[in-house]
Amino acid sequence: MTAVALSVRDFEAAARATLDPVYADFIAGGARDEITVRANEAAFGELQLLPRVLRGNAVRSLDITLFGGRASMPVLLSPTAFHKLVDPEGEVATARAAAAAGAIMVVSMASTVAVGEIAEAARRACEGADPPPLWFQLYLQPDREITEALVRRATDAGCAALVVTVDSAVLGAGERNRRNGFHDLPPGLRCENLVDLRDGENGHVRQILMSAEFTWEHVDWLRGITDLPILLKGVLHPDDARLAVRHGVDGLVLSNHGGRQLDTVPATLELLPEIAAAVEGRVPVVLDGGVRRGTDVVKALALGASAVGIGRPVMWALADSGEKGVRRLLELLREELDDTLALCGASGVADLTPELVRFPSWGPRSGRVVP
Ligand SMILES: Cc1cc2nc3c(=O)[nH]c(=O)nc-3n(C[C@H](O)[C@H](O)[C@H](O)COP(=O)(O)O)c2cc1C
Ligand SMILES: CCCCCCC(=O)C(=O)O
Repeated sequence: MTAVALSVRDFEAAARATLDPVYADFIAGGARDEITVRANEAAFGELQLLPRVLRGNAVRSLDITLFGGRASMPVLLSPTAFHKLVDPEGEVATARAAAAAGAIMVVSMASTVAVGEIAEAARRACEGADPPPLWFQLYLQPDREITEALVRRATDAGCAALVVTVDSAVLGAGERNRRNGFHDLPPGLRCENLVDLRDGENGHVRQILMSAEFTWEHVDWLRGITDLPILLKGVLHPDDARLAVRHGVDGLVLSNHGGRQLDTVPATLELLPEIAAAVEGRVPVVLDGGVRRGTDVVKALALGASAVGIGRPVMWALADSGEKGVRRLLELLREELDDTLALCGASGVADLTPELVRFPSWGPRSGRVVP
């Protein structure tokens, strides 16, 4: 366990020191040459902040409201599979930490604790107060009855939104996993949301089918079977963002799966101005990929995101010191974020506008859109 974590990176270093290298590779890794993994973080480093001063912003709030649900900070826990790989309590520990911090957690369909149990743990952690919203991530399944059953499980658990991952027509080519022979959960761990969906099915990872057969018609179908807000995760092209709005989705998660699906796609931060312009404020856009600092959060919100998500940082913190680690991680990000707001002359997320950022090397010829 790390002595005192002062940054997200401290958690990564500490987790790597103790974690089975096969699992560390699973977390850190991306698809193919991992070009997009690196691009996500690098883009935040390239963008500059240009702060305002003398704004009388001694009182600041980090609160956000999404789909009527309040959260105490604009940082969500993006869906990540298999938390019990790195901590015996798995997603229960993560959910308690998220609830204590007032942060939205997106439960992965491939969680190693059932979504109902995760929701219960979050409620208990809040001791009678309202927990922050819990969302559920879904991979559409070729068998619609299985998809429906998963939606029912999430709804019964009290999830407030569905995040449908649409960037996974096939499973991303993680060469680290291939080299390490990591293809399945170890004995004793299961994808608990998949247990007993059909006679004799017991939550094997292979039950989750990635398929290239899905079309916008499946989104329409899903829209018809649930009243929950639907967000699409993994839309990168502005034309698809416009289509998503036309098909009645309630939000987008601008994500390249942390560089784990199609390699060489642009950094999500780089795409944000185009996606924000495409949806014209009609639905919220949550960005994930490479967010490691409070300054990163401010940059994304300044360019039009309503919130950001973090993936790997949560896994590192959980691996390092379980619930306590994830609590500390969220505290750190909250402190960094508040500090950045103070230094930028902002009192809340509404003050984060494009005038706060500059693109030094992203000239017109680079193809990057400057708002
Ligand atoms: C270990 C791990 C597991 C993941 N599992 C899922 C998943 O089950 N479903 C999903 O939609 N995305 C999954 N993702 C992608 C994340 O939701 C998120 O898009 C990505 O991690 C964000 O990038 P970051 O790790 O740089 O913060 C996973 C990512 C990691 C690192
Ligand atoms: C069939 C594998 C399902 C788990 C997928 C987890 C995931 O999305 C990742 O990026 O890892």
